Amino acid sequence: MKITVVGAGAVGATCADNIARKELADELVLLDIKEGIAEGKTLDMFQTASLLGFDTKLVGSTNDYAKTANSDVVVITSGLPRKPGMTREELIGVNAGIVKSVVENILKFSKNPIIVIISNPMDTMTYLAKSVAGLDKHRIIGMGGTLDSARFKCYLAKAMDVSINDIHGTVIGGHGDTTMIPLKRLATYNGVPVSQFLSTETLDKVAADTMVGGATLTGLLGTSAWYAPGAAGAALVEAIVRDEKKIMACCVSLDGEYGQSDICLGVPVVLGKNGWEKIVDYQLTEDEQAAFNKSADAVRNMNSVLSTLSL
Ligand SMILES: NC(=O)C1=CN([C@@H]2O[C@H](COP(=O)(O)OP(=O)(O)OC[C@H]3O[C@@H](n4cnc5c(N)ncnc54)[C@H](O)[C@@H]3O)[C@@H](O)[C@H]2O)C=CC1
Ligand SMILES: O=C([O-])CC(=O)C(=O)O
Repeated sequence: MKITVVGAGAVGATCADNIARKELADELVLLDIKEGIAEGKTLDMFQTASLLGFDTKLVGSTNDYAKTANSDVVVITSGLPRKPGMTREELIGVNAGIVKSVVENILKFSKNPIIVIISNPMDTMTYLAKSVAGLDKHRIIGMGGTLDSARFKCYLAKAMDVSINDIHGTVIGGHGDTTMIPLKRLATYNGVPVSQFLSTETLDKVAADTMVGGATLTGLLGTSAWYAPGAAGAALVEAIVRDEKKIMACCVSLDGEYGQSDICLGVPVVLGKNGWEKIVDYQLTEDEQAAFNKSADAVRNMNSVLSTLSL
């Protein structure tokens, strides 16, 4: 199994580090446009191997796509992160050009990879990658809902003061401060609805905190988060390469599912060796479906900006 991570910044390097530690790849390539950074980070990472007990071949590359040849899975994290006060959507002008050129370069050397998009605004970058790549739709997956669901579980566990590993929760919709939809109705503490343990006000606050989870961290850190985004990217890759058939919320191309078409948006999917293999129907209530439709409208609006850019 060969895995490439493009972008050796905070998220890309963390994702690669997790992939290496989990031994998901025989060969892991980290590529960045900035001279030396990918080589330096992979060398540093390999010097943790004997300490942490993993043995993955790590290759760093300064923009040499030949090194990525025949990748099975490619994770794209290249692009600007937001600064405090910005929205993810404001990154579209710069990141669309980067994501388009990265996808084109990858496909020169890998014929049929599964591509995981992390760069923001992620829903629109996934839509762009899908149209540029022209691959089977199941091979293009945006990472957002997996992270947002992890944040939802974090805030639920904190509010309930229980083990986070007993909490289940899913966030669907767009990966934006106002477009994501934490599904409060379906969140459970070991199978029991969390509404039995939390007041409506507290549960609403948990959902609101989840939605601005990325913005909160950006405010604290001065740039956006990387530990959980990198781990979420690696968890998604793990589900694919180990053919786990796990259900994760991912941004995928919808053809009528959840009432939407011609859009990439976050829904629960089964992940396996062929990418996203199936969309799971959570049977949304009327209110949830209305929120999903509103989220789709906002993401579609963002997608329409792509045609105004000279890409
Ligand atoms: N979908 C999600 O859940 C999340 C998305 N993100 C997004 O991920 C992206 C990366 O974030 P960070 O790693 O924090 O940023 P960063 O600035 O630390 O790293 C970005 C890297 O991309 C590289 N890069 C830029 N253009 C490139 C190109 N054409 N080819 C190859 N490499 C290129 C830069 O040299 C830099 O090393 C941002 O767009 C951020 O908003 C971040 C966290 C979560
Ligand atoms: O907040 C950001 O800009 C980065 C991101 O997507 C996240 O951490 O959820």
